[in-house]
Amino acid sequence: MEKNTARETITVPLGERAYDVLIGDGLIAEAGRLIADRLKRCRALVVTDETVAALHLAALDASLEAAGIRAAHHVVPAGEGSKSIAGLVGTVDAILDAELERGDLVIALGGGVVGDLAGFAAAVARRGMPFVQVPTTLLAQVDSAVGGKTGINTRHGKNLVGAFHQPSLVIADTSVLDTLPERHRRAGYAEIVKIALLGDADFFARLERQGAGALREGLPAAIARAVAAKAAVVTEDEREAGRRALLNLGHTFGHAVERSAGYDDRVVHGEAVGLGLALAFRLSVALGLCPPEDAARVARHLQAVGLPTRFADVPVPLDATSLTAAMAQDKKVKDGVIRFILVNRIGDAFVSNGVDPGALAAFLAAEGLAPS
Ligand SMILES: NC(=O)c1ccc[n+]([C@@H]2O[C@H](COP(=O)([O-])OP(=O)(O)OC[C@H]3O[C@@H](n4cnc5c(N)ncnc54)[C@H](O)[C@@H]3O)[C@@H](O)[C@H]2O)c1
Ligand SMILES: O=C(O)C(=O)C[C@@H](O)[C@H](O)[C@H](O)COP(=O)(O)O
Ligand SMILES: [Zn+2]
Repeated sequence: MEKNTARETITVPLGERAYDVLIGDGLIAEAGRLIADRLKRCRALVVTDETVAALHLAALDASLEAAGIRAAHHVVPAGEGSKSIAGLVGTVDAILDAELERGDLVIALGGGVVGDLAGFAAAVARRGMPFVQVPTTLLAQVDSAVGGKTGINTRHGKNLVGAFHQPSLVIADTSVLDTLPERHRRAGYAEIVKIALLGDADFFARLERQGAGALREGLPAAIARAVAAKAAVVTEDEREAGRRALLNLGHTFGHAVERSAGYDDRVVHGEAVGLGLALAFRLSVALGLCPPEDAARVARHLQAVGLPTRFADVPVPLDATSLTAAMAQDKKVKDGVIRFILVNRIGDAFVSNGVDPGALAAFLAAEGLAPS
């Protein structure tokens, strides 16, 4: 990624739960001091995964130690499988084994999986402990580390058990993205495209002009813009009573595809979201809501950066019956009706009250999915 000498601070102004998101190159080396100065804590448990531990844990440890913070570690296997009941029990046990008190810190060093898991463990251990997000994937830096959604998956669906628990501080060191595999860079980029598509047509037009370059040269500016946009939505509607549901654009389809894959790595979250974005736009076209040119622009840009846009692009056998059953577990379902986030145009999304089941079945058939 292009080196970024600038530092950004974006505040999420949630009253007594307000916190800063610090973005910039090299911040992990300063994490200990930042945490000690701002949060005045001296004991912590760092939760991370095996891949991130090998790459970035030593730097965080050194910085915590230099600031006088004593830290134990809990290292989970990399991948979505760790966001499970067993993963939660293991993480809560690690907090208690480390004899952390309620005022001590949980630090999540990793991608969205580690952040969601460690954040949920922090929300429930000793009925709620402070936690710090140190996101190491693009997806976590632009999306999951901000906003306080924490949780795990169950066999019924994605994120079905969880809590809203805001971090006390987010430290996004953009230099750690240098070690991130291309596949996960693309996956994280899908959430940047999402935030642009749901409410900022100019932002999407800018990404579109950059084409595949948006994943590299354009990234530092896009990270800060995406975080600021998400922070604004979360500030307005912390617990998803209304507008925050727009952040679910592409996710009703996306989560159902991840569920159908059994949360294995044939499809990762950001890829499922990329596919879901293309589908949400085409569904909106099929319902007569959105101009077809907008759906075509979205699909073209997603393809340009290597994200899936058709069911056939993901190596998971899918059928309309099980996909619809998985979508019926979505947390936005109300009175038994699946509520999609739909669009009037690029930059103008809304929460639908429901899509007629016949129209949905016809759409899935047109997209190549037959009933089982
Ligand atoms: N809470 C929220 O608001 C929110 C928002 C979006 C997504 N999510 C959740 O986030 C999860 C996906 O997050 P993700 O895409 O970060 O996946 P992830 O946490 O599984 O990380 C992806 C892979 O990258 C590796 N990795 C992480 N940082 C690295 C680095 N710097 N260098 C090299 N490898 C690195 C990890 O070990 C893992 O193998 C999903 O569970 C999704 O549901 C939550
Ligand atoms: O922060 C939010 O709100 C989001 O919806 C962000 C999504 O990108 C993220 O994948 C989130 O975990 C989905 O939440 P869920 O409530 O649909 O499980
Ligand atoms: Zn997401």
